[in-house]
Amino acid sequence: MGYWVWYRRTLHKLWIKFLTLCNILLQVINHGISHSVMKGAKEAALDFFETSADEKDALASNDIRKPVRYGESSKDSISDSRCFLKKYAHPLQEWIPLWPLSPPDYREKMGKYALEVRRVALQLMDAILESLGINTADLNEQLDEGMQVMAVNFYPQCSTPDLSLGLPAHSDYGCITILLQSCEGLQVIGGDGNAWQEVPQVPEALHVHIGDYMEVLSNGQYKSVLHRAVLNPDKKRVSVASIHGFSMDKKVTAAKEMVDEQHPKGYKESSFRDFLDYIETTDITKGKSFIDSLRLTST
Ligand SMILES: O=C(O)CCC(=O)C(=O)O
Ligand SMILES: [Fe+2]
Repeated sequence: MGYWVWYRRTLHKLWIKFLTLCNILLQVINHGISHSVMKGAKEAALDFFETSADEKDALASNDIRKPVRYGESSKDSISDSRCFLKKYAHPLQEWIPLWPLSPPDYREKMGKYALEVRRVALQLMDAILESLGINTADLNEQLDEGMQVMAVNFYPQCSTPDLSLGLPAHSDYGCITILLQSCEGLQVIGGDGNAWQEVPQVPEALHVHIGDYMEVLSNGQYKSVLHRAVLNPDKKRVSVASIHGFSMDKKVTAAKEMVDEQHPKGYKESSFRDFLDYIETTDITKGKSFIDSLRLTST
């Protein structure tokens, strides 16, 4: 306990700096997303995974470039025991016609949540960048046009959770990820750098991660958070990870405010498309990660 901060509506930049530098977990409350919208998203997720195999197979693909795709652990090399639906979500009107048709209220419930969580993400990214002294005027416009990818995950109840992971350790490629979960199961590497910490389930709170592109933008001041999902011994679990970043071909590099003689640029520039190329050709189960591939010097 004690590893999270409840963040009220006024985003205070000093707090954000403090908690991200200390690698403290960030959870937001008073984010303005109603209980019913959050509940709706979790229901839609669970109902989708409980639809017939035919419905899900119609969306199944190993092609990581598909804007909407369903996958299962046996077909996805990075997960041991998970089903997922990955889908693009911004601009919503462009992608929602590709989302599942079943259950019939999936698009409505998940669409409402997608819009709301994006609003919160834009506010948070603005506050995080400001906390670093980065001029946000240009970046905000680019983030406004940026990608939102939602990973909707289902993990079965498992009476021997020590024997199988839901999702092995990884960091997310975007600037930030906002995670909604139905019960405990998410773990992050804690403040001491190498012990896994369980992320507590706080009613109405959303969990926030720093992702690879925030590490790049901050030139290594803020580190991408290593996390994994464990299986729950008592219940099945759903989570909705909403990943927010720049557009497909926007090359991301350290913000100019973060670079000087003492702090040379620490990362290669890259885009979401470069990330997709990387994971298509790299076995990330063998300890390789995208952010490591971008490092120019040790940061
Ligand atoms: O289910 C979780 O708690 C984590 C999901 C996740 O890390 C992801 O989808 O990238
Ligand atoms: Fe993740």
